[in-house]
Amino acid sequence: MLYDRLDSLRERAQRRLDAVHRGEHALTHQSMSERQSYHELLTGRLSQLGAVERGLCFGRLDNDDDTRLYIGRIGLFDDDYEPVLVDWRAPAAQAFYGATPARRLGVRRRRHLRTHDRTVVGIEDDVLDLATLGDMDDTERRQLSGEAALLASLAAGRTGRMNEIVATIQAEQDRVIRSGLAGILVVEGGPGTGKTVVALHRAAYLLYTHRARLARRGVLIVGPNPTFTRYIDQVLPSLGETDVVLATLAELYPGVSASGEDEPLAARVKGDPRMADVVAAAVRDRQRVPEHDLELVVDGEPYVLSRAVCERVRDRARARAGRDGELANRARRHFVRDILGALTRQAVDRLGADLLGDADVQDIRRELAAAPEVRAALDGLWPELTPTELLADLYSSADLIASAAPEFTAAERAALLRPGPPAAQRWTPADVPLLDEAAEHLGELDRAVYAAAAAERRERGEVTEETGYARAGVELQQEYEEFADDVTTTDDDVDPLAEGVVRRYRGDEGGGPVSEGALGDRQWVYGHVIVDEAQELPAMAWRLLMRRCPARSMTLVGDLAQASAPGAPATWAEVLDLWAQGRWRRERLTVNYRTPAPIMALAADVLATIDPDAAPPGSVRDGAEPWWRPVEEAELAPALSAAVDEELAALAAGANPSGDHADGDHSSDRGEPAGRLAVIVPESRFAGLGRQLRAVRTDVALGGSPAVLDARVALLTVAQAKGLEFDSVVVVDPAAILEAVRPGACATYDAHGAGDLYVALTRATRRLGVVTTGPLPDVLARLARPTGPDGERGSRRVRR
Ligand SMILES: Nc1ncnc2c1ncn2[C@@H]1O[C@H](COP(=O)(O)OP(=O)(O)OP(=O)(O)O)[C@@H](O)[C@H]1O
Repeated sequence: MLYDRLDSLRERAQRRLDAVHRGEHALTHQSMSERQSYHELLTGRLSQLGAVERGLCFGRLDNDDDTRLYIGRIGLFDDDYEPVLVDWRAPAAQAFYGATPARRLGVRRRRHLRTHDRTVVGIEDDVLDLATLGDMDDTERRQLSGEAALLASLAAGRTGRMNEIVATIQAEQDRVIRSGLAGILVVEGGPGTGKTVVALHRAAYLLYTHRARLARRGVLIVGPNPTFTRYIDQVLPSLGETDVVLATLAELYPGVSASGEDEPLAARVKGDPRMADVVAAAVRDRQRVPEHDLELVVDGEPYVLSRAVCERVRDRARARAGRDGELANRARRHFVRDILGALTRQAVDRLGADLLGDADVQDIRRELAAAPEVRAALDGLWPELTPTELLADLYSSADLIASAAPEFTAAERAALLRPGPPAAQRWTPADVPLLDEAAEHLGELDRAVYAAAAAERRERGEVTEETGYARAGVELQQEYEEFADDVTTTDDDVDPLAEGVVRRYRGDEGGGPVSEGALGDRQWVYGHVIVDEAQELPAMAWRLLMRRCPARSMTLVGDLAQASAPGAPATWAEVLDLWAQGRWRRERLTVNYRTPAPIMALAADVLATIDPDAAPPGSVRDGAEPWWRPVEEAELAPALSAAVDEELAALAAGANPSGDHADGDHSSDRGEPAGRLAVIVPESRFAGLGRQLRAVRTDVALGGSPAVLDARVALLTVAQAKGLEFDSVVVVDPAAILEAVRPGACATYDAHGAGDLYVALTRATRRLGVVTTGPLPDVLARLARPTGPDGERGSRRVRR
């Protein structure tokens, strides 16, 4: 019945789209742009209806009042507008995730439905009202298994892409997903607790619940690297949501692709909060006063700009800019006007003021303004600068750095210096917040100025004449449609439609829906911002993100123990008290859905060195003991390749490959698809091992390449593996990962080696191996202990 309903909705949307294409239903004055807006609305609707095909309905609630609700990926109504399927995000669906025997929320029985294509292939019941148990027959009792749906979903082989989890969201996760929109929500939790997947479902929930507010401004999701962005990019479309912008920090300054890499010290310095003052000083330093009087010759005539005049004119321009809130590039015109005034006066004095009329004076002024010598002098004293020019100039000059950063140590200043022509500049992710900061002082140029003004207008919520006109048109059209057909547009659709119409009136086709326009507009203000791996972001990045969301409606997801970036904060309060004191709250996820218990026990030993008070999350799953294999340095690549083969075979067969270090046979894994494997290596070994492995095997993709998520075997650094998961993981040379001092790093800056190792050890969903070329680090001593007859190492286990 539900699929029939879905089919008929699809047919109807398709019919209406065809009608729009044919120009039917057109009002007399319907413009092409209105039609285009309908085209967008209906294609969006069709893709939403297409996205919910798999597992359309996955739950049922039997309530105390004998009502029965089906829960699914979308809400559906019958012809009498009675709900036949409740959207998982609707308030009525909350009991599906939140009800327990102790707190039943009016639910007697919760049923999980598993479907294959359009057929129900399994059901599992949670009987919450225990009194009902007595009335059940044997068949019904056998279906009782609260966690079966979850475990079935966790046991599935990894595909290289994150999947949605609507059917199996757990109660603590549901609390996070449905938490209110206002303020900053920090979601903490150990590895594999679902922070990422929960944040994505929260985005879908917020877009559903606050559609009017969020669809227009959009939701920004910031991830740690492009691979991660690709890893998660299917989740929201599969939930029918597309008004979301997925980006890395490196993509948040329009027009700059920040693909370079910084040495750890440089990254740390660039992320330091003092850089805000450095950028401000760098802008001011470019508004110069010459050391001596400046002599110019224009058309053979001498002119003098005295130091005192330059200083007075500059200070006056600055004061005026300060008063009017103008940025440097805009305030420059005051400076230019007064300097030209001073030069014009000199010419007029020389020619004799009595002999010249106003028009003559204006001519002189114009000629002076056009003279290359004058322009060069003005550019030297107060140049018009783009943020990229400002930063490139700063990095290329030890003098400019010294002047802007007098409080930095010599090593810190040297870390910023990048000699060579600015053209060779490759922007790094750490530069992006600095460019944004510079734009805050300099102001935008050209196209960007327009975009900024447009953003400001939108921010003030001004309904311009054009928007008003468009809105009226859309409403009229809507009324007509409702009259002519059934209701599909809602009030919430009107504003985005009207905006679409306005954009096209203006010829601003580039704008498009939120997801296209927002990233190209530095001053776009998002309705909600979600930051994943938030523990990695330094102070300067937070400044940028807070600018993108002045309302401070944000979800920050992270685990401080997994921090590895130089300059990462030590506590959430360190970041958030600065920006949203009293307006941020915390939720903690405690159950690990990824890493099997024996692997988590090993990782917990590392966690104890990072934070002795931290409790590792309990694992839902059990699995093979991790293995360790010492090899000779010269044999590393072939030994690794052999271990990879053994692991792939073990994934396929469910056996443990590691000879002496093997634990028992885990035949429960037998017969499953082979799955995917990652080799995680210290940065210093990445290039070398990458070359060697690729020389002997064709199934390896290297971190950073687009193929890495689809390959059977991925070779990754820890930074590249962050946030991802694989069926099997082999960690190479953990001592070097722990050591933390990377080439060029300054010893005073700890690069969080233990955090890196913790991340590396917790990427596996089924199996973990460790290969060393030297002694095993003490913190991994558990690996050297013999396994007992039961295949376990007998010491502390971390279980749910
Ligand atoms: N309720 C659930 N039902 C099914 N699968 C789940 C559930 N919660 C989490 N998972 C799965 O557990 C795995 C780990 O989730 P996720 O990557 O979101 O964790 P994380 O906390 O972000 O981890 P890390 O901090 O290590 O990056 C994913 O495969 C996710 O789909």
